[in-house]
Amino acid sequence: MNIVEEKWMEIIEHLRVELDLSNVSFTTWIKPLKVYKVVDNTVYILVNMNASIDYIEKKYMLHLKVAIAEITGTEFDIIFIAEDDDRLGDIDETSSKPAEKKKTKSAAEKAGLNPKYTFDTFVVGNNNNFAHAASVAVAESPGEVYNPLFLYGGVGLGKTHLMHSIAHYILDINPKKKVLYATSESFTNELIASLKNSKETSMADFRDKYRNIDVLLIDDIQFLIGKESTQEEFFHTFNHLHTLGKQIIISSDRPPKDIETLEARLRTRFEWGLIADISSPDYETRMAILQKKIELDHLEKYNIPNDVLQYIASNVKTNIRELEGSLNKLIALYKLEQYKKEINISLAAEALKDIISSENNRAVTPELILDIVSEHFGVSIADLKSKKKNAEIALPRQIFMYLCRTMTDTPLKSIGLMLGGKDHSTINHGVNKIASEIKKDETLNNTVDIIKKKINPV
Ligand SMILES: Nc1ncnc2c1ncn2[C@@H]1O[C@H](COP(=O)(O)OP(=O)(O)OP(=O)(O)O)[C@@H](O)[C@H]1O
Repeated sequence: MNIVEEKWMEIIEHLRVELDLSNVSFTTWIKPLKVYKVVDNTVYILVNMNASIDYIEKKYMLHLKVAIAEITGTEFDIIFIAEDDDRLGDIDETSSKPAEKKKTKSAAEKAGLNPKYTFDTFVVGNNNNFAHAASVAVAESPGEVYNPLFLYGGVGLGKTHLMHSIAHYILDINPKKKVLYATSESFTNELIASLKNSKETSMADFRDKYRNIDVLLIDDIQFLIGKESTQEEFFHTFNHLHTLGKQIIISSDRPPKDIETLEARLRTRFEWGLIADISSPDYETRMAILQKKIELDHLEKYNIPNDVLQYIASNVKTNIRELEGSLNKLIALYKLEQYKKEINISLAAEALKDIISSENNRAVTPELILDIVSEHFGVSIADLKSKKKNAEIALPRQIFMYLCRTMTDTPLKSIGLMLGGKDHSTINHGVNKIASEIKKDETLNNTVDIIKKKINPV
């Protein structure tokens, strides 16, 4: 299933929230729309015979395009097509061709790597040249030069990007190498699940997965700290791989010496290899990253003036994820304004107001918690605010309620308003539910704990 089909409900819900559509408009025009096919970069949307294609095109086409781009991260063209249109047969024919040629998954896909995170797309600057050089060396000779390679740096500065680049490089040269990328959250949660499972094979499977490999990449190791049994298991995994000369790459938000509750024996091991830091990029690097993003995402067509790029680069300094997000927000706003406004500094200021204020002042606010919960679970803010009750959305929403209540002094009523007007008893129920479940469910407790640390890393 294509990503647009997969996320269709989320897309139309996003549209509803963005346009503040009344129930009547939503159920008349938007809800009946169905994705017929996605062929290359075109989404064919089936329009019910009673509705006017002209009207839907005029009124919703642009907004829908933006919603699709925002939810899927990719731009698609849209063609509305009536249920009785003769062209439907042609579309079927075209779309069946690529299906026949369906590729098997590449080694990189199997390893869970982001195809965009390669050395080619990584901009090298003063802030990361040492970490980059060390990563290239490790990628060229895994297990031979720096083992482990320990990369550390603040949020959104490119640690994951560099780790994936190493893994891609190793697999490009030898697709048979067994490369495993995992976050410390998944390592911990899988371990908890195997320990809970009474079957003897379960722990054996876990060990087989993490030990029978050539390269292990563990992201955000700081979330493993303070968890004794996980540290213990990781210690043995580390020793096993290291003794066999297998490459280990670790990332963290701080160097081993500053991870206070890290066991001494693990700390010593992390210091065996090479420790490389990534700091905030300087202005020139920030500009180069923006240019690279324009090139990679084919954004040249928007002719973003240089002074607008300079404005973004001067104001978003400490987080590259937000630097990239700024460009996306600017373009989304430009499209929402239906290309009527110019892309200039004042449009950029409007698009970036939240990002810039959060850069300057990262207090723990309900908005920050909402952003982090949404990013952690890959659930859009529109969905968190919606009425959807499916577990993938309801659980993150309740975790948001709980964190908002326990980490800030926001009243229940205000939390309810933030979530699209839910009443205070719903919020109270959500808060209590998570508070009691984390006492019983170790995996949930681990996840909530990690999100808390993302919100407030100190
Ligand atoms: N030097 C760079 N060149 C190009 N893109 C970069 C660079 N550094 C970071 N990015 C981009 O910034 C975004 C955030 O990077 P990444 O996820 O690797 O950060 P991180 O340090 O792992 O963050 P976290 O602490 O949240 O885990 C990604 O989209 C990545 O591609």
